[in-house]
Amino acid sequence: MTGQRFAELHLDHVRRAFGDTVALQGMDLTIKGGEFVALLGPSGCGKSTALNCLAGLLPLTGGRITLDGKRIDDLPPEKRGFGMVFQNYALFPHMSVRRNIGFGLSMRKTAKAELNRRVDEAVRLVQLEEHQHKFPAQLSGGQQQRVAIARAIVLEPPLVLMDEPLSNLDAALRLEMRTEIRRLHQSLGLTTVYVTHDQEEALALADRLVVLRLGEVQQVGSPEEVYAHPVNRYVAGFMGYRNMIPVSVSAQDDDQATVRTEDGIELVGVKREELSDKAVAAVRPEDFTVVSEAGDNTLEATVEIVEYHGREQAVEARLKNGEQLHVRTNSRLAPGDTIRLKVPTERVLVFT
Ligand SMILES: Nc1ncnc2c1ncn2[C@@H]1O[C@H](COP(=O)(O)OP(=O)(O)OP(=O)(O)O)[C@@H](O)[C@H]1O
Repeated sequence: MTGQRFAELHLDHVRRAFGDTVALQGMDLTIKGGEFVALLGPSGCGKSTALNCLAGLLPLTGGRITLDGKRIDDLPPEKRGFGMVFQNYALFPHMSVRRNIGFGLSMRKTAKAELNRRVDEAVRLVQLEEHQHKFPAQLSGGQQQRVAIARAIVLEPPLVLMDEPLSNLDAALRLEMRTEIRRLHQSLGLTTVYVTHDQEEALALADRLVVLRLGEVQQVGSPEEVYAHPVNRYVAGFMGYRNMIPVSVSAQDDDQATVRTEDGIELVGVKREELSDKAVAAVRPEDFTVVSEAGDNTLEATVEIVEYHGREQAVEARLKNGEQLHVRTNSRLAPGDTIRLKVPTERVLVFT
């Protein structure tokens, strides 16, 4: 089973407004055949709008979408023939798993033998052999979502669109299905656009991430690029830089910035943007080390809350000026402790 491969799907300044609300502000993106692309961002950033524009469920209010050079944004959804998987599985309750999966093929008047062969294969791919004669109500959420995925891939669509497909599942199932989706993508190579607000899910699944904010693309890149080199404080915040410490800038060259916290501590960090006097130093909670001595790039804080998380503790601490810090550490700490937190220069990103 493979999708009909295309070379390039191109979104050219795709815009969608609802009255005065601009949900998508001119999105440019090229998706290559076989790629797994995740659209990532918080609620309201425009990711479902982008997906629905691709599917043909929402007309554009500007721009164009082309598939190998042919314009498709004026085609209705059925003419585009993309597979869709939503968070509510939208299965037919009165049909068995097999009939649900084969429904699209029977609508296309696929010959019986061919239909059965393809349904068998899809059932096997999503590992539902034992459940294929049951009805949706007799299945768990994860199994229902497998049916929804099988129903989309059985049509061998050129593009599979997934809108938060795992968000109704519990944490353990979500992880299991995530691996399942990755496995399916690796074995079938179906071009996939996957919408999620969960950065971990996006990092784990996608070949490329598109980070959106208020309908605008902030960064496009591989998981490694976006995780290690976020382009601005917004993307950094989304990629786990929970600490955004307000600082003033004392010096900067091409690569580094020397900054001072409101407590008067000097930090040297990686300069990610041209800076004026005021900036933020972004640090991940796990990049602090608790040390005993004052020294370079070392903040002083008071521990407020300690949560035990197995191998390490999640600590909330406060700088002298009242700024809250999030720290992850395997040092044993207790509320009220005064601690010194060292962070290496390459782990401090300085943004405007
Ligand atoms: N049918 C609509 N009518 C009016 N405004 C809409 C409509 N659909 C979306 N919007 C607005 O467009 C913006 C983007 O919405 P969209 O659903 O694409 O965001 P999202 O990132 O997918 O969020 P969520 O994860 O909550 O679904 C929001 O401000 C939303 O309120």
